[in-house]
Formats: sequence, structure tokens, C-alpha cells
Amino acid sequence: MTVLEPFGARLRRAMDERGPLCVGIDPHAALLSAWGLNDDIDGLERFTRISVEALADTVAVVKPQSAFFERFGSRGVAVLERAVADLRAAGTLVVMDAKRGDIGSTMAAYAETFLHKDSPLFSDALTVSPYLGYGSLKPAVDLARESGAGLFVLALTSNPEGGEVQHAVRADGRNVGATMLAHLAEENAGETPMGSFGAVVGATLGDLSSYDLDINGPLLAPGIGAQGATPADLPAVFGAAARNVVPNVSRAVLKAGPSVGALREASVRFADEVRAAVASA
Ligand SMILES: O=C(O)c1cc(=O)[nH]c(=O)n1[C@@H]1O[C@H](COP(=O)(O)O)[C@@H](O)[C@H]1O
Repeated sequence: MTVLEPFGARLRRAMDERGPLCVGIDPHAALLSAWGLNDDIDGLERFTRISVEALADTVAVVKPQSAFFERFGSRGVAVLERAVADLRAAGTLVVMDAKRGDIGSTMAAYAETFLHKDSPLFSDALTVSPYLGYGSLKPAVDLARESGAGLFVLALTSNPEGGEVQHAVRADGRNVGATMLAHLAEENAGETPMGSFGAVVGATLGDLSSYDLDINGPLLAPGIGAQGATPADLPAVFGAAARNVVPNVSRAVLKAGPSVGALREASVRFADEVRAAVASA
């Protein structure tokens, strides 16, 4: 199996070169319609081609949301495979947003799907859910290490319902989200320039100073734009950890389409705002 440089090192370099913004490719039915496309496989294909063309040379990271492709069945997955290949060929890091999580033996199959270098859906990193227990993710952690890929583990999600699980306080006094951050800090210990095992921490959550966000790894921060957070919120939410934040914007960029130029402009505008905000943290 070809082995890549570890994801953390590749991501740090991309963040330094292009800024830390991640743009999501989330082909919602409403966006297809707003772009004048049908909610069918041809519409999906066109939406994805335009998005890839606009984003591939523009931002450090692109995060396709798998569900919007899976809903068209095998032809939708073929469009996703092509997008991943085209983005990676252009030197853009792909975070596959599939939020997988299962018992360890099944997790191994999810890992093979997204993190084995020879898989058609191989991505630079994968979003995973640790809510079957952090240890259930081990097959994905192991394969990511082997292939030079990374993971983004849901720790403190951007949605208002997340607190019911993630803020629950354990017998040791630490809440569940903080426990996930601690596991990741262990995973990334000693790695330079940073480890490959990131946390998902919503930009919508307000002041997070009660959490130890220093996990020596990236923090994927969705919630900017459609969910109400702004790039200017990043220093107040993340404090000094802001330099490891990869903020994600999906709908607020995608709504600028279908013109490639307008999409590119919208992502450059967000990228500039994010860079300025992080520099002030
Ligand atoms: O893992 C994610 O990407 C994710 C985690 C989270 O806590 N909140 C969250 O919104 N996301 C994803 O980030 C994207 C946000 O999209 P917008 O709200 O349109 O910017 C969607 O693809 C969500 O599935």
C-alpha cells in the first residue's frame, strides 16, 4: 500500500499555504433547485463538477457530505468517487463527511472503505462518531496511521441537540465531549507539526474555555454561515486553539453558485475573513 505523509503534516502545510478554510460540498435539493438544476443524477453531477472546479485550487480542504450522494444510489456514489479523485489530483485535501461509527469489527470495514489507499473512496480524512465508545474506532485509527490519513472525531457538535449526549457528566467528573478531546490528545502526543486525529467542535458553541482544546491536532469547526456562527466568532470560541481550527462553511458558500467565479469569490471572501480572525486570536 502506498504510504502518504501523515495527514496532520499535510494539513498544516495546506493551512499555511491556502489558509485554513474548509468548504463543504453538500448538494441539498434546495441548492440544486436554486442553481437551476434538477434534483436527479444529472443535476448532482453538474453541481459537483462546478463545485470541484471552483474549489479545487482555492481552498485547503474540501468536505463532501456523503449522504447527499448516497441518496442517488450507486450513480451518486460514482459522482462522489470522481469528485474525490479530481480534488485530490488538484492537491486539495478531501475530508469525507460520512460520520461512520460501529462496533469494532464493522468499523474495520468502514475504515477499508474510506482509509485504505487502494479504495475508490480513499479520502485524506474521514469524520467518525465515537458514540459506540472511543475504543470502537481503533480499526480506523490503525488504518489511518498505516495509510497516512486522518480522522475527525465528533466531540462537541454544532447542533443544539448534541449537548444531551456530549455534555453528560461521567463518574470521573469529566463530560463526554471533554473525554473525546482527551483521547485525541493522547492519540496525537509527540507528533509534529501536529497529529492526524482531529476533533469536530462546532463554531456555534460560544466560549469553550472550560475545555482543553489543546489536542495537538486539528479542530474541524462547522457551523459558520447557515447555522449562525461567523468567522469573527472564532477567537472568542476557540481562544489560543484557533490556530488549529479548520472552519467549515457549506451552504453559505454554495448559495453563491452556479457560477464558478462567484463560488470561488465566496470561498475566497470566507477564507480571508477566517485568516484575519485567526490571526487576531
Ligand atoms: O462533521 C461535520 O462535518 C459536522 C459536524 C457538526 O457538528 N456540525 C455540522 O454541521 N457538520 C457538517 O458540516 C456541514 C455544515 O453545513 P452548513 O451548515 O451548510 O455550513 C454539514 O455537512 C454538516 O453535516
